[in-house]
Amino acid sequence: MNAERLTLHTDKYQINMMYAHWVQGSLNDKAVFEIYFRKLPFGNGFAVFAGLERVVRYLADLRFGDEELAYLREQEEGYDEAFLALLREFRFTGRLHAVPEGTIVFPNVPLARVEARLFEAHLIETALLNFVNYQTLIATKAARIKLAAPDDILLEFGTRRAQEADAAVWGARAAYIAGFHATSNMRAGMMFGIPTKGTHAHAWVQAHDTEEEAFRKYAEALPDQVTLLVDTYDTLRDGLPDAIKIARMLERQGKRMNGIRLDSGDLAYLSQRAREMLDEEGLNYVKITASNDLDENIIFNLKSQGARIDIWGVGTKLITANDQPSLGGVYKLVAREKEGRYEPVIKISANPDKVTNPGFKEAYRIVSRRTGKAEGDYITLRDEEAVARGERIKLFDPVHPYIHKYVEDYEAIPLLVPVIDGGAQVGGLPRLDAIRDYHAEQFRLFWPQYLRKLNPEQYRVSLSEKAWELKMSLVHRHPGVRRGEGGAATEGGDPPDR
Ligand SMILES: Nc1ncnc2c1ncn2[C@@H]1O[C@H](COP(=O)(O)OP(=O)(O)OP(=O)(O)O)[C@@H](O)[C@H]1O
Ligand SMILES: O=P(O)(O)OC[C@H]1O[C@H](OP(=O)(O)OP(=O)(O)O)[C@H](O)[C@@H]1O
Ligand SMILES: O=C(O)c1cccnc1
Repeated sequence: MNAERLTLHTDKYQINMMYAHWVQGSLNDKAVFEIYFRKLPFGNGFAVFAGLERVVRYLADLRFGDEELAYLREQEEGYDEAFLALLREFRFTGRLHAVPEGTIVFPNVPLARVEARLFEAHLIETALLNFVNYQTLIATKAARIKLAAPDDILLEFGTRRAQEADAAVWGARAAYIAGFHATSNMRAGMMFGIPTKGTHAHAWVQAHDTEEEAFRKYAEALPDQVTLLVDTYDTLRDGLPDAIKIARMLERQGKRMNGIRLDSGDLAYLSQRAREMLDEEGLNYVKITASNDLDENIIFNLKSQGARIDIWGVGTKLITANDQPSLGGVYKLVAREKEGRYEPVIKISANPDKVTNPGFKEAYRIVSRRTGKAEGDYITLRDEEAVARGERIKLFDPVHPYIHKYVEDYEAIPLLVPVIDGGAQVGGLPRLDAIRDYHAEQFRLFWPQYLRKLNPEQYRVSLSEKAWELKMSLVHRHPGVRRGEGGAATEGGDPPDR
């Protein structure tokens, strides 16, 4: 079985729609889909986009080989042989625009735009959402942890608790983008060039007659990488004194012990006592690592208690996004080819948040030239020129259109950049370290009120007036879709005043 190939990593209904398009002769009609999410995770004020590298690799490798075709042949749908023969030639030939990985992103802003034959665009929905939803979620969780400990070293320790192997390695990568310094996962290190770090487990201590013997043997084996786990028996009575003996032994060899690790008990108290004991011995260079079910809230709390922790090992709660296990990113059709032109399409819903924004669109980050700070994100139809020309624009809240402001003297940064054209990559993707640096740089653009962990201010995301009017006109074209009739609703209702 070729478990590596991800072509059938899709929902069956995508294949069925492909088949129906093939039967009806509409498979080559082009369509435009957008990926976006509606609600920020963890009550955070922003999210961190990740997943693009995997999307690009996936699209480049899409093939139906013998195994996939044999499996499709077995299905109860009874797909025609001519359809299967066509799949053998299948390649992704469309266009992808996306926000660069590491970008700080907000609800309802397109993160990626796929322009492709319906035949291709359907197949890829499931995998694209799978990659982007998970990796963006973990990058966002990691960014929250980073904000709780901006000046400390952060180690990703989650593999053993991750939802299987892919989540472990791609989650480690997402955490690194958001500012973690290293991972314990060696495969993630090998695959992506993430720095790797490791201490030792309780089992190493338990496998020896005494803790001191265990520490000494470890230090003899890896004298330049010694971080000793001191809580197997009694942290302050045994673990610390034993570790101090080893630090002395290493000093006699002209070496310096890296650190100790605390993995249980009151981490504030124990780290303070450990720091005192180490400093009393002149071992102020020995760093203190802590682990044990940490997350941004516990780290923040430990810091407020005066914990003396230099390095945080964070596993389970990061890699599983413990407090919110999924991001609800969606992939929605916004335009379809009809008689050689793109026609905007909408999805109506009784829930105003679920009414889609129709049309082939662009997205910009509007940055004030006066303050250097982002004023909001601005979504336009693709043929609008006002924003590109730097004309005065109106930012208004689509749910409460009377809340608005005019902006001039701004830089409009296009958020969606070309990634794939005609099925081929446009330029190379940035290296991981460049993505991480770009991410860190992004924070400069935002006022702190959007970034705080608790009850952040809501950043403005606006539709242009044209995009808004298009949406209204499509909403009202649907029978029964008026306020008060039939239950379907849309954002606002009245046009924004000019
Ligand atoms: N001073 C502290 N303030 C707040 N939370 C803390 C503090 N010290 C430790 N914690 C956190 O409390 C949680 C539970 O710690 P608890 O004391 O139950 O673990 P433990 O029993 O010491 O560890 P283990 O079960 O691994 O032996 C962990 O998430 C840990 O990170
Ligand atoms: O706590 P996390 O954030 O997930 O970090 C990873 C944990 O993995 C190891 O524990 P281990 O597998 O030995 O389990 P235990 O310490 O919970 O008993 C390590 O000692 C950390 O406690
Ligand atoms: O290196 C460590 O200390 C480590 C790695 C993975 C999980 N827990 C701890």
